[in-house]
Amino acid sequence: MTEERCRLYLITPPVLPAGFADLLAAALDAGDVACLQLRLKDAAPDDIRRATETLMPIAQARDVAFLLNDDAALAAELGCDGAHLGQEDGDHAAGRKLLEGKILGITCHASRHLAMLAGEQGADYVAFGAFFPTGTKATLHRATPELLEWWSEMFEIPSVAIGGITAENCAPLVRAGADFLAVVGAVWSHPEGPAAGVRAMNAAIAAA
Ligand SMILES: Cc1ncc(COP(=O)(O)OP(=O)(O)O)c(N)n1
Ligand SMILES: Cc1ncsc1CCOP(=O)(O)O
Ligand SMILES: [Mg+2]
Repeated sequence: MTEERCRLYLITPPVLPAGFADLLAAALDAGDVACLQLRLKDAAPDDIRRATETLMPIAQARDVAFLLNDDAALAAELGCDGAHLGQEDGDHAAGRKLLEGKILGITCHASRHLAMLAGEQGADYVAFGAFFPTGTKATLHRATPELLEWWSEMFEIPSVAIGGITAENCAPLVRAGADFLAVVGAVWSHPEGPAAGVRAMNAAIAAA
């Protein structure tokens, strides 16, 4: 996931609506998306297995990496391209071993210390946030563009910015050196639909 230009990192809605596979295909066909994270906080492992079976081929057929949230073991079992682990999602070193050769992303909130630890544990990217208020998740930490600037000057490991990011507010994050912008609402709740959401995010990143 080493990239020169900032790219879009798409996360699924918390609950998948009926017909989601078609919506996803249309969204991914609308523009540049680097990866898709399946994030179903309230789903049972078997539901996640079924969703992965349906959605992973749609992403991978478009050269979009498919990451699973929260569970490195399940990601490895299902042959995902990687996993995203938070600070409460188990042992990161064990996750790294399970996902040898795959992508491991780690939530670092607004902490330089957590990000450096994540780097030492072999994270492929560090995720900072929340940058803006968001209704998608209750958040305790507020990150700033200065953190992204500091990280990108000091380290090669890519950064992901997350939390309330939209086409309207993302420019300072891109300019500060974020490698990826992770979004839920900006795409899935876009008034003209998810494909328009992807196009709007791509245009805003390019214009930043
Ligand atoms: C890209 C990315 N960044 C941060 C998170 C948040 O992970 P976590 O802190 O474990 O919170 P939950 O997503 O599990 O509610 C993420 N999922 N993706
Ligand atoms: C999963 C997560 N982690 C920190 S903020 C957030 C929610 C991101 O969703 P949105 O892009 O709708 O704010
Ligand atoms: Mg988590």
